[in-house]
Amino acid sequence: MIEIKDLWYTYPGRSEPTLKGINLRVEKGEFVLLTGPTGCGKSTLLKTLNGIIPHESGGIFSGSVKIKGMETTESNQIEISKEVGLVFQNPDDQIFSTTVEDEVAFGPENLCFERKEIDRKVEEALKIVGMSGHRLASTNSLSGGQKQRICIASMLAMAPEVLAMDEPVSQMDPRGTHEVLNTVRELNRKLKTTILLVEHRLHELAPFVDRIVIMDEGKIVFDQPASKAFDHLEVFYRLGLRIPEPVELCHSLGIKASPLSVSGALALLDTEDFRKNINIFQPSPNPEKSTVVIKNSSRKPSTENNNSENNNSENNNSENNNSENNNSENNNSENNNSENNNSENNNSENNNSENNNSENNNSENNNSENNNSENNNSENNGYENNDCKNNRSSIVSIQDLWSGYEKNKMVLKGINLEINKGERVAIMGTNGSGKSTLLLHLAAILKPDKGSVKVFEEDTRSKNPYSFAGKVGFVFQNPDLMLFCDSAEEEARFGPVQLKYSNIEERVKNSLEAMSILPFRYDLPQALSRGQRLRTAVASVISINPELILLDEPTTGQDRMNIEQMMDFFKNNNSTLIFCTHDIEVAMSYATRILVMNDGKIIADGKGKEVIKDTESLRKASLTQPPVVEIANHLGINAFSVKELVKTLTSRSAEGIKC
Ligand SMILES: Nc1ncnc2c1ncn2[C@@H]1O[C@H](COP(=O)(O)OP(=O)(O)OP(=O)(O)O)[C@@H](O)[C@H]1O
Ligand SMILES: Nc1ncnc2c1ncn2[C@@H]1O[C@H](COP(=O)(O)OP(=O)(O)OP(=O)(O)O)[C@@H](O)[C@H]1O
Repeated sequence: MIEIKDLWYTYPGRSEPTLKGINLRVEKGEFVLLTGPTGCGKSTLLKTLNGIIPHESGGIFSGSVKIKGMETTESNQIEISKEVGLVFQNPDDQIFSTTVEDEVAFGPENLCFERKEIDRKVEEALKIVGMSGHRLASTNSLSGGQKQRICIASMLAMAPEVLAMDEPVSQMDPRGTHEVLNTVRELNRKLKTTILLVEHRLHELAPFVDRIVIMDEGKIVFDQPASKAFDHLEVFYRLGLRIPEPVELCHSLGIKASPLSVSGALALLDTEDFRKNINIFQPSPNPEKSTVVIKNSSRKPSTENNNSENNNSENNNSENNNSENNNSENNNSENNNSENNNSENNNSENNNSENNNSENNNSENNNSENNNSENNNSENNGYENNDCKNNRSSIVSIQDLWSGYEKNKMVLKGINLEINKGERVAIMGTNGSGKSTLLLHLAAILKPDKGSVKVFEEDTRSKNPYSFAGKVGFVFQNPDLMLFCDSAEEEARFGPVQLKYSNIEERVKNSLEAMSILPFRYDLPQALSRGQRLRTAVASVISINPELILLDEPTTGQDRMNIEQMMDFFKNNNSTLIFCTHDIEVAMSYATRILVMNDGKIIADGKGKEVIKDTESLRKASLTQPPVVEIANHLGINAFSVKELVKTLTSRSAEGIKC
């Protein structure tokens, strides 16, 4: 279906080629996942499939791209697009109709189907992506994830033979992602649709695909069936790519297999061979009834063991504080002790570099007070303990907030929320549940219909977004809405210049460096990959060093290395962070608190380790537990990361053997 031979491509204005001798063959009916570090050329390769490159892009193109034998350079785009449906990386680049119905009907109309048939196709496609109820909605009124669903529906309605999808589910909630991928997989099987899908969330997508292809620096460097791909973990580690937790767990335990699912991992853990070696537990389908059997040990299972596990994990923390701070696995909220230490260190460093800035000095003084109070209460880490909470300065205070975009159609329905200085709060929940809307209120971009929002003790109703310039930084879900300068470095310079800060060049350099954008500092932002553009937008905010940072899905479209680098930066930074995410693993690793939203309400609020156990709220909010937590539950073990689970299992094993 797809045959690419020795493909080289250089964008206009670039001296270096982006694609460097690509050879790839995809058979009819194959479902291929294409992944690789941000900026390696994945989107560029997809754009050659439907002829956007070189027909619209210009640039220097050589080699051959054939779809069903049709050479794309020799065919016109209308012909090619009958065969290849492309789901764009940025839904705003794809959607152009004013209503959902028109958008999805556009393809079938152009293929000249009968009216009745078009209606049926639109209905069917909207049903698949869970958007039937939005058929008559305006496309402008959709949330980010809802827009992605519409983009997928538009392509499904045309039923092309080749489907090229560029991060089609990056902004979708986990359950939506699962449901849509299941259906896409069914169609792929039933209709023999050939699918080439680009995604960084390969840990979630791997179970759906036949084959995994990895690119690096414009070349294909890896190509394996999905069932075997993770036998070569070194490649994934080297390129900073994510790995399914069941695979990581089994490899860490020395099991030579790469299960892609929880059930696959449990089956392996339940084998005679493995139990003979570790011999510590009996997996049970019901976590409540799980028993832990320690060889030759008189220690009793059930609750006692759970306690001992808690003890273990606390011990782990103290170990982690010393040696493993750089490892994201250990970044659970119990590590906050070490985090606080880190951030204090940073504060003192910052004090040195930013003495000239009176605003920052104020906030830093507050921090040091704050840190003192945190130190006095090292166990509670702040937000959970009411005494401590009262001692800390409140940054956000929301009382009974009701808000909507249209009259009589409330999106936020009675939000009450207090956020204190220094917290890192993740907001999670179903697409369209109101997460972005809530963030827009915190930046005073939206105003309450009822109730009140106070930021830094100021009622947002009497403020405009500029009132908080320098104190509140906001990165939109779509970074393209905030990039308007001629280079990445100009983007990072803009804020500090406007705010007349000192040490501007140092701020620019540090922020670009922190987001790995320094090598592209002179590039036009529009000539960067999406991951690079998003990090440029983040750099343009952190160069201001605001006290409150609001990030709307900052890790979408980033590889593992960049996610860790970005989130480690915020972890070690003294600002208060509120970020929306659909990535439960990121939230668990980096947030001190998780809010779960559904239908405009906060339905759960607590430490990651508490929220993750509230399966009813997770279900309502279309969230799922991370695979490692599911596996631990089945084993009756209290663990929240691969490292914690491995440590518990192996320390028990050692104990069992010793006994
Ligand atoms: N329009 C353009 N003009 C010039 N260079 C570009 C353009 N678009 C992309 N590039 C460059 O080509 C390289 C590959 O970009 P591409 O978008 O294909 O990467 P990607 O692998 O899809 O990244 P991501 O995972 O971040 O989406 C990047 O270094 C980028 O700077
Ligand atoms: N400009 C707008 N006009 C009208 N309705 C809107 C507008 N923006 C958002 N909405 C509606 O408000 C609801 C909440 O949208 P919001 O973007 O806050 O959701 P979200 O939880 O951030 O979703 P996602 O996870 O998809 O980003 C959605 O039903 C959406 O359709």
